[in-house]
Amino acid sequence: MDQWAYNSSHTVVHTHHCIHTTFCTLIIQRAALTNKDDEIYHRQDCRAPTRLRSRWPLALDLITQAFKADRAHEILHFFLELIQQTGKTFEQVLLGARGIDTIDPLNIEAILNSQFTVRAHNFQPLLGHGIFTQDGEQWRTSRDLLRPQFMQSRSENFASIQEIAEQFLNSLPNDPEGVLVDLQPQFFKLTLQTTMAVLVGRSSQAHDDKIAVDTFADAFNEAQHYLARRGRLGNFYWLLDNRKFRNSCELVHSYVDGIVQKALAEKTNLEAQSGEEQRYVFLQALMCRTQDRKVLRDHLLNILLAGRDTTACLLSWTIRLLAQHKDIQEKLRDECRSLPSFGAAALPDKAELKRMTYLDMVLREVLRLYPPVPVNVRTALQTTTLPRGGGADGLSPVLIRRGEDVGYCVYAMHRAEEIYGTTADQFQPERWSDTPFEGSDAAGWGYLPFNGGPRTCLGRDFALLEASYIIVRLLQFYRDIVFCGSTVSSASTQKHSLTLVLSSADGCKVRLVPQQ
Ligand code: HEM
Repeated sequence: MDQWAYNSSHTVVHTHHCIHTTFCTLIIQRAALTNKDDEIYHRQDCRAPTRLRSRWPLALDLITQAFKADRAHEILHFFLELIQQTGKTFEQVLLGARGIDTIDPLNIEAILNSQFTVRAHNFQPLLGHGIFTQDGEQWRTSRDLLRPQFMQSRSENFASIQEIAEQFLNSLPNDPEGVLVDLQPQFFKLTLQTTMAVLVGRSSQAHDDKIAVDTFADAFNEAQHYLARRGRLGNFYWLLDNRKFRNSCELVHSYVDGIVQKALAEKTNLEAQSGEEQRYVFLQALMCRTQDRKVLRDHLLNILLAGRDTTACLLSWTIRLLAQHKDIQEKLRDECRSLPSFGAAALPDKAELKRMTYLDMVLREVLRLYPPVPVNVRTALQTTTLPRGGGADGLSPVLIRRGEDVGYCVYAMHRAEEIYGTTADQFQPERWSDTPFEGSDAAGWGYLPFNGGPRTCLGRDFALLEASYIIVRLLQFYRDIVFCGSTVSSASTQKHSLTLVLSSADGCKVRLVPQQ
């Protein structure tokens, strides 16, 4: 997912197109064309996009800058700067490999709907073969196995969310003066539990003990951070492979193996239950097809990544932003008050949550400013073209050769003034009200927190329901949520931590002041 990070990590010396540069770019591009590429290039009237320049051989200066920006927790700001200098679509050659990066919705639509695939080698030491790393028939089978989890048993999913969320809320401090708490790590634990409950079934959650869960969570974060940094090395991802990385992967694997082992042992008991009593549990369905522990582990791990990290990031950014914007927090609390079941003891139901229009607008806006999967990449299965980005005006098609990567940065696209107007950088849930917002009347492919096309997120509704429930309950429990983190001047200077997902480098430090 983080290929874009390496693709775009280039200093742009070049700011304007001089004829000489354009001419050289054309020669380089033309020289590398095969007969088939050549035919497509001419037939589609392709043009070269702006090219990122580097000063050191193999563009090593750019890799260094990307790693430095990552350490400073500002790699996405670095990407934004590059785009400001190059425009929405650009070409780079890193460690000898050509790639294209884009934030143009038209191009992203083309990438997600056509001849592109995921690139998985980098992820395999951690994720093995699961829905995120598979393609073709294998991917389809995984998706088909997972879909019923989110179609058939949605009420059961909601019951699991409710139960676990209530335990979580009861574990939070309840001092009348309000206690400082960093909710971000807590949200990661909470979403680990909810995802497990749904995918594995409550009984199979192997390690309820705190140390095992914490060790797993730390190792999972560490291993993901390695994957992200390996991605920045492109085809040379394997250079970043050390004992720390392998240990993290091993710890993660052994935790999930424990769950699989327990589930396999319990399988006989479940089979003894009548069909009606059984609900669809992903791991159980998978076990009907295979008992291979590695296969079971890989699948489970992929979905854990999908379900735990993304939703935890959404919750964390939402509470941060609500704490920083008192007026929006109060407006949302007012909407909570209008629920038939308002009060610490009253649990909102699914239908009530779905009717909360302001909450919907808040979540949309948080996902716009902080999409949990901010950068992504696809590899061309065949030589093809992107509709836009070539030539001096950026309006000509761009040739993509078989095997080349195209990175896309949803984070940068979600902040484009062309789509979201001059307030693109600000937290304004109202932009999602019926009135079309400045700059665009419908964001369409310009709004992609859950991806689009055939590989669109399967857990979208589940995630939104879970986030809605927890946010509403927090607002019911606490009359004020006070921001206690480091203050930054704008959303663009917010320090972040980018593994495969986007979390806040400052956590979610707030003071929770209970209702009297
Ligand atoms: C706010 C929360 C979430 C966000 C923003 C989100 C976002 C995404 C994105 C961007 C992708 C595309 C990844 C890619 O193809 O490179 C994706 C895929 C996926 N998501 Fe989510 N997700 C969220 C929550 C969940 C949850 C809770 C689950 C399930 C427990 C889930 C399950 C999946 C699965 C299975 C895929 C792979 C789909 C496929 O490749 O066919 N997601 N999600």
